Amino acid sequence: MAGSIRVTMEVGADGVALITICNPPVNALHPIIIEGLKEKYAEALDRDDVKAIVLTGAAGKFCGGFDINVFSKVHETGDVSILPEMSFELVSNMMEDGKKPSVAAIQGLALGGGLELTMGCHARIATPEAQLGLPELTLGVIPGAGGTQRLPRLVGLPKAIEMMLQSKFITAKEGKERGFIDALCSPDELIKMSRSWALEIANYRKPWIRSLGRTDRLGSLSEARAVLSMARQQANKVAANMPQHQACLDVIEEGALYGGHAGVVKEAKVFKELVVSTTSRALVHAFFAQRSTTKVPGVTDIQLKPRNIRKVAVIGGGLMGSGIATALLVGNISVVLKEVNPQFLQRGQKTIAGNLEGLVKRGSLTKDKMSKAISLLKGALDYSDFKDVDMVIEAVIEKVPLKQSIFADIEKICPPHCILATNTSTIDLNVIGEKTNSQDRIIGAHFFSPAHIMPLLEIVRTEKTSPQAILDLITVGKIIKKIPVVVGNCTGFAVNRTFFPYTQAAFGTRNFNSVLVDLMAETGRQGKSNGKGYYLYEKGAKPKPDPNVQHVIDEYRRQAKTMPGGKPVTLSDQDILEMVFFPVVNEACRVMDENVVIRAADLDIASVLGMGFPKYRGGLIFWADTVGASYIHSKLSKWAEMYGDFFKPSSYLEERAKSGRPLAAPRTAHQASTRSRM
Ligand SMILES: C[C@@H](O)CC(=O)SCCNC(=O)CCNC(=O)[C@H](O)C(C)(C)COP(=O)(O)OP(=O)(O)OC[C@H]1O[C@@H](n2cnc3c(N)ncnc32)[C@H](O)[C@@H]1OP(=O)(O)O
Repeated sequence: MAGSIRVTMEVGADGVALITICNPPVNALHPIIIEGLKEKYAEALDRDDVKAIVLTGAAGKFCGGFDINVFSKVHETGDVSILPEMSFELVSNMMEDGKKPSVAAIQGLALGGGLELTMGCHARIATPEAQLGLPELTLGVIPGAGGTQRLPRLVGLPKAIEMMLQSKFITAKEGKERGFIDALCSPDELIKMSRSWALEIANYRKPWIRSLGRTDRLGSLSEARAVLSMARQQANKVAANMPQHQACLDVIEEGALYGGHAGVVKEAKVFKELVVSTTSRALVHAFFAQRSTTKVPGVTDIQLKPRNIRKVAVIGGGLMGSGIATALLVGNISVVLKEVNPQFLQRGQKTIAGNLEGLVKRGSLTKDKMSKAISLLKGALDYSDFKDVDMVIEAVIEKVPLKQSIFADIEKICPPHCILATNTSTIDLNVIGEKTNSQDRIIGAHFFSPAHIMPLLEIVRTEKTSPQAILDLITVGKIIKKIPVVVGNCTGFAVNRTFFPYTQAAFGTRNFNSVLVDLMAETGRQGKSNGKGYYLYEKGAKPKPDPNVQHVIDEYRRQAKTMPGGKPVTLSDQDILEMVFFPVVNEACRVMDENVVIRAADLDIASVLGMGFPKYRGGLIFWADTVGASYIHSKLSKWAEMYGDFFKPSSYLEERAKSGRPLAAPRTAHQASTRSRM
């Protein structure tokens, strides 16, 4: 491992020392790299044959920032001292204040500490599409190597705050327009131009600029205060429950008031405080959890190669089908969209066009790519175009007989390698494939609406689904920019099943029915369809709560026994949060107990991406472990006695509460062998 992590230095006849960061895949700043940079810089500054320095990254990338694994280590040990120091000794003292000029040669990406290294240099040369950013706040921390001070001095305070607080990347092309990048060139020219630029600085033919000392882009103090005040208000709105946004603004303000060096000193202190915050623990967990979902034992670790999925048929052009088709088209995959009649087909094609236009409006698709996507779409009213498809995704209404007949048909018509996928959100795949003999090719491709926007793709496998089919669908998922999570086959699969209780927790039965809706219907409250439900609906007016519905709710409360002594129970916000989410955690425990998911972290990511669970809580199970299995078990037990079995703790939860093992802890070998579903 250490062999592939190294910093190299070559001193050319021109007197330029080329220092290169090598740490595949993104040249992350592992402690070995930081130490190596210090060593090479010390040597370069000391050698008489070195006039100037160029810093770059290997394999087409500059640097993806500090090694986030080190954060995980700090979280495991609580020992902040293992964080290598780079801000003062390396960036400020050796690079920026060193007696020889440094130029950064940037391609691919320069993020976080990587971008901070470039800002310690006296000039930056880049390829136009290189991605530049300070995404530290997405990890619950702030830039920790001078970025909070140098970026505002290079691009101005408003842009710097936008880049840091929204973790917004810019291209080097935009960086040039903003004066952050000194020159753009092709990858082939990059090192040559950077060497020349560094020598020009050394010979005083180009300015030798130390970013930390610049004030020309900072504006006046009153302007800075106004910008910071606006940013604080915005941060309060979008990140009220996270500490790093306000903390970042505090540090920026310190530098605006007392100078760049004072700001760097405060930054270092705040960075270390935030690294051990609950938010950072959760966000770093989510970072790695999101990248581990596609590590599927028995599928991605058996040297299988994904097949090329060139053409996909989507059956059903409704909301889901058209969204799925849109996602595939944007991923440059040809789509045959089949519907039952010309009207429905036309409607589906129109929806797809609308989706694509929406993506262009959002700035996430260029007009050229929209045209390319549309050119890959073909409409169909029969199966004649199915003879050469590599995958079919059925996205029709949730009626079992219809799905079964479709699968029987496509099995006959499609090529034998074709993957037969369904977008069903809850129906057992074995039931859907009952009338076929292709169980190895049947798989769930459960998208979340809107399918061309929501990042989660729940891949559902039965005991018979082949590893090849799973790998192929994972690969397609990645191509269309989804986060695939592989789950087992059961009613509701992992995400919907886990969150079924979320909508039912106010009700008293385990089997998810509720008399309230029946009572509403019995008292003539059909909702919008007859103008009254919980609200009164008048044409052209905003729905208004209907005070007369109270007697229906009181009757329901009486039947649900939530009015002891004739008065409704009073619940605090915390009570409500616990009564809604603890049953969800309880169901998640059953999902893990039955091995419907490979690992708890998959359920964390699925909850965040599929159900909007806060990422800064790390996902459902990560959060539940911060609350504690024992506490959750005690509350559910109490409510089960009061309100019935809906709240009855699962055996998995009970076992973890008793043993003290975290809910996320892997199952023991014995547990795994007795309850396998995957
Ligand atoms: C000093 C201070 O300012 C603190 C900092 O610098 S904090 C770190 C700041 N940097 C980041 O937040 C960048 C995080 N990484 C990304 O945004 C993306 O990985 C990427 C844009 C760099 C590349 O994206 P992509 O091409 O999609 O590849 P993956 O995300 O799948 O990543 C590939 C593997 O590289 C691992 N990895 C990426 N970045 C880091 C990192 N900074 N430290 C450690 N490891 C990193 C990632 O986990 C993937 O590993 P795997 O084993 O292949 O899953």
